[in-house]
Amino acid sequence: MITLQNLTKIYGGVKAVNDVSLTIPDGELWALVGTSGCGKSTTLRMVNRLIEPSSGSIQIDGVDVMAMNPQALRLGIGYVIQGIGLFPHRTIAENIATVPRLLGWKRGRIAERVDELLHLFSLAPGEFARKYPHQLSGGQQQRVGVARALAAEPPILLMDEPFGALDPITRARLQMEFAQIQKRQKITVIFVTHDMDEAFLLGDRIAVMDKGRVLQVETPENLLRRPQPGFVSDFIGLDDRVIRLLSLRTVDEAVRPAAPGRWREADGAILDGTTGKPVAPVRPGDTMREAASRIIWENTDVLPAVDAGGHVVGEVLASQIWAQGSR
Ligand SMILES: Nc1ncnc2c1ncn2[C@@H]1O[C@H](COP(=O)(O)OP(=O)(O)OP(=O)(O)O)[C@@H](O)[C@H]1O
Repeated sequence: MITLQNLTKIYGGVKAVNDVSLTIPDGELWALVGTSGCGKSTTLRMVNRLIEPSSGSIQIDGVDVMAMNPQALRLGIGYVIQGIGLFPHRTIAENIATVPRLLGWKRGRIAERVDELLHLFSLAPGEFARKYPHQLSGGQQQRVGVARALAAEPPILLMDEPFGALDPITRARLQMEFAQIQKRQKITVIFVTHDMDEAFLLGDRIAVMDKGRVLQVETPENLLRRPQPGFVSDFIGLDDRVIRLLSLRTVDEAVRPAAPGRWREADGAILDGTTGKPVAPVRPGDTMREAASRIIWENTDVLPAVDAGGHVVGEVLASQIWAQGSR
């Protein structure tokens, strides 16, 4: 658990971070969002003492970070920044091995861990382990940056716009890969981003900051349904709120039985049993947003639902989806 208490940082008389108090439970990912200069990075960097607070305190599992040796503290906390500073003269494998080496892990264990991480981030060890950072694309380097931060299995990760510089497709893939790892390994994460979609996708909670202060901390759903009037509402952008609400849920909970013969399977395709026309079904794990998009495109009010093997298991009504997006 990370506890920030009345945390304040003053630069030249200006409060870059102003009386911030947050308690982040183990295994959760909290997104810090807000406009440029609102104090997100400064807050993050006080946690691993890259910046010293002017007042207030930070505790990790009840221990004040000011009482810890800064080097030891940082070895226990992964840190990922945009345009990650990989060591240019070290190979990818050596980069990933940095913290385990400093912690004195045995050679074999390090090699195993590097291999495991390269696989995890879809970087074939045979191809990438011996390369140098400049031989990788930006997206690949960013993956190595995340892998390096995860190498010694830190219980805490600080991430500052880690996927900011990537194209949308690479970013979406990395976000999904990272989300799975974070949940599986129950890593506690503070994640700075100015991308609201990213915050809604990854955050267990979202803290909205403005001018050094945290204005509201909420789950994505509650933030969308009950944003504070003023800055928070403006920043979230209420025009997109229905779409975002639909993105938060999958269709699985909305699947209901279909009447016999309503849908037919033929050569891997799903046909409307009445018209005989092929229709695109919803699949397990599809978001309600994806289903809504297909419903609108097909100009229909019901879609068949299939299981992972592509067999019809029921159907999803448009009205059930609309209900998720309404107040
Ligand atoms: N070393 C410093 N000296 C003086 N002022 C600073 C320093 N570092 C940050 N600031 C100021 O503190 C405020 C908060 O900066 P911070 O980098 O935390 O914002 P941010 O929300 O992370 O912004 P961005 O999204 O642009 O990175 C800004 O007004 C910034 O100019």
